[in-house]
Amino acid sequence: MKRAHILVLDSFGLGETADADKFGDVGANTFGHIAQECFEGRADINRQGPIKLPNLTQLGLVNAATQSSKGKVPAGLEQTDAPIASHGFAEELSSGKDTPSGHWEIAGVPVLFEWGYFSELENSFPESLLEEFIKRADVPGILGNCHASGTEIIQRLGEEHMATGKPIVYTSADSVFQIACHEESFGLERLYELCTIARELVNEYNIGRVIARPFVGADSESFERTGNRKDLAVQPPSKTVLEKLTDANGKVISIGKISDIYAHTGISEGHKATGLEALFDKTLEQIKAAGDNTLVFTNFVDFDSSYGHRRDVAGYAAALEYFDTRIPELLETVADDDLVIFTADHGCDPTWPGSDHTREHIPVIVYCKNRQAVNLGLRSSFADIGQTLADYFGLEAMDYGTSFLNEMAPKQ
Ligand SMILES: O=P(O)(O)O[C@H]1O[C@H](CO)[C@@H](O)[C@H]1O
Ligand SMILES: [Mn+2]
Ligand SMILES: [Mn+2]
Repeated sequence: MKRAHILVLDSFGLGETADADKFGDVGANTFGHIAQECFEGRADINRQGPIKLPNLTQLGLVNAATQSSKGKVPAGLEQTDAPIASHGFAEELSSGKDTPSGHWEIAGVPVLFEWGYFSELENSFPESLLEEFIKRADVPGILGNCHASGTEIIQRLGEEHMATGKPIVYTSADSVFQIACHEESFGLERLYELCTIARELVNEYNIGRVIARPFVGADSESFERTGNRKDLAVQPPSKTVLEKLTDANGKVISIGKISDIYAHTGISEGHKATGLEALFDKTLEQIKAAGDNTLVFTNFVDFDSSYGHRRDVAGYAAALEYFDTRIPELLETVADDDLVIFTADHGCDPTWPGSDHTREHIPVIVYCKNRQAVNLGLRSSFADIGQTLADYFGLEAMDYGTSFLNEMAPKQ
């Protein structure tokens, strides 16, 4: 039986890439800086002391992170002499450090073109675009029109939005047009309608995603975003390994944001869940149910949206520690020939200035009970994962990436 499972810890970077200077990210290290802050006792909110990740360590994460950080062992952790998974780290070929680029490259399709960006910090959107949007959406105007952190902007403008019915529109360093509206006073379906209109309008600007950011709460003190976020992405530029697998009558089971990120191409079934615990539960449930030729693919968005962008080191550390506690169940659940891949899509160093992503290596940790655990070293593209999956499932090779399946020889 051939099955693979990918767990994307969204934004879990392992240190600067060789091209980090082009992004202003020299020195960024999501994992390294979290471990350092924990070690120095500066991340003791709802958790304590040095970060504890026994299961990820046993898989080989610390070994990979050390190589990825020029030999610096993450503070308070130790490498293991006998990792039970193949472990390495990868740099990105894609031009951007955004979620679709990272995910598509993982699936064998790097984004070699430049996305469009709304790069002005204030008055970010062209007037003609906003005029057309206001007209077609039939709203009394918009609020925002700037770069912002999504939680900060609803706190600042949420009450005015509720009083006026004007949607909050904002962007970031990513190629995004984001719309925040109150789920009840404005309405969730109405917000999705606005996003569909915006999706059509931003195509000419080559924007990767329009994102609905619904929230609830009575006032700026209590506003909170909900799990009904929806990403409207453009389609990947060529066939991903997901599409090749579904074309070959295999199955791709999406959990969380995965189906949205791939614009619903190459997806057989989508399952939503909110929060790390529910996402993990759903992943285990779907692995138990998965048949032959199936890929179960989960995005754990909370690392990025609740902790990375929020620059919440203690929250990120606690989330990693929680994730770590669930690994034994996962390893008990998978079959002996299954590939279990732990990876990420970019960095989002919670100690870094601003609130945007950071250009970093991603972990490539691959567990297979029946195969050798080897050092995979530095991989020159995230696409090595997609190419390995194509190899494993016996699909036509991808245009990018090098399979590492033969490096993980079957155990005798
Ligand atoms: O600050 P929030 O709304 O979480 O936005 C973040 O999420 C968006 C999509 O990943 C990016 O634009 C990033 O800035
Ligand atoms: Mn991401
Ligand atoms: Mn993000």
